[in-house]
Amino acid sequence: MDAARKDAQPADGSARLREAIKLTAPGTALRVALDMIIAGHMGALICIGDTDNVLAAGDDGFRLDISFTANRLFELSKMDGAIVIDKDLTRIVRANYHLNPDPSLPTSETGMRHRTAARMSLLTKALVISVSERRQVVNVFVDGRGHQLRSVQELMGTVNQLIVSLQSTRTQLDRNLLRLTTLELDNYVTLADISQTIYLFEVLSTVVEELNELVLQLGSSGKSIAMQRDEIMGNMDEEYTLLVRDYASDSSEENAKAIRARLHKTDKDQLRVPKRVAEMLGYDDKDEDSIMTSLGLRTLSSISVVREGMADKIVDEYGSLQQLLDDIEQNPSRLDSLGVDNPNILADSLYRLWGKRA
Ligand SMILES: Nc1ncnc2c1ncn2[C@@H]1O[C@H](COP(=O)(O)OP(=O)(O)OP(=O)(O)O)[C@@H](O)[C@H]1O
Repeated sequence: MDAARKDAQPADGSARLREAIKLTAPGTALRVALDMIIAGHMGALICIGDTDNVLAAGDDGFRLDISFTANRLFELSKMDGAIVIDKDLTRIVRANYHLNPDPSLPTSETGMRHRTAARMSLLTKALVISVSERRQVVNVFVDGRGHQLRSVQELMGTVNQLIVSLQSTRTQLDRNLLRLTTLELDNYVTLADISQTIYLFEVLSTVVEELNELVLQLGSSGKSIAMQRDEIMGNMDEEYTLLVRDYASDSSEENAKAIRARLHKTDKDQLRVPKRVAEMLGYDDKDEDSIMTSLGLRTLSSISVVREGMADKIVDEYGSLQQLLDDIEQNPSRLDSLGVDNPNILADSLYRLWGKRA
């Protein structure tokens, strides 16, 4: 039993829980069966996968080895005991099986069915599902952690709130980025402006993460929400990375990725402290009024004639957006040599963004 318990510790429990949520999401055969069990006011205890260890932890029951269907699972739930299914969800191996997991395995669940489910998920790598007959709820257990399934209607209430919040954060961010572009062209960006923008990007990321969680739980019912999310997000992810690269002391993509990971872990209140943001960008000598010079990657990438990869080349050549602006009028042919097809259009676009020329 000890060996089995040791074997049951997976490298990444949360990845397995995500898989379990996918497997039980609306639209799957398993969810159809679970909904039928709930609608029939029945209970169930179902172990999926790691069948050798599951069977080793119990006895009795009926040997079946029949193909898995939602209807069969529903019918077998009318019996007492647990149902054992293989990991690919193709064969039902046992029904009416009595499980005896080590009672010393810790669980905060109440009721024998749910305590057994939590313990079996600690003891084995199986995904264990308990349907409570009394409470009419379904819990999915992985590594002793339970996740209660919510109905599509319940999930949609939260989804709608998150969509509104995503939309309004995106609107605020758009306004902020437009202002930042003008300030960049004026060479008047302060550290406070950057930390405010980063804060909004992080709020946006958090809302998207929460929404992604619900899209996963919605299964096939979440497809239109995912499309709506992508529509609202547009290219915000790339914009964020470009902003970080524009202002970090080391502008490499690799460093930007590391900085973004650190910013994301940081408490939102701390992101409102410009000095903290400066530290994460790689500076220890800045205060909120310090002028920050942009490389211009984000602004250049927003111009249609700047093809992919071209913004990096321009920045390598000129050093910063300001130096490009200083040079572009006198010497547009310098851009020619970098492979920019229409240097004049690029110059016009920059001036238009700046509001200096119609
Ligand atoms: N160790 C076990 N192995 C297999 N089946 C079990 C085990 N423990 C409980 N069950 C199943 O769960 C059923 C209900 O168990 P129990 O009376 O302890 O209710 P409970 O845990 O409070 O569940 P519910 O919330 O559904 O009322 C049992 O009749 C049996 O079918």
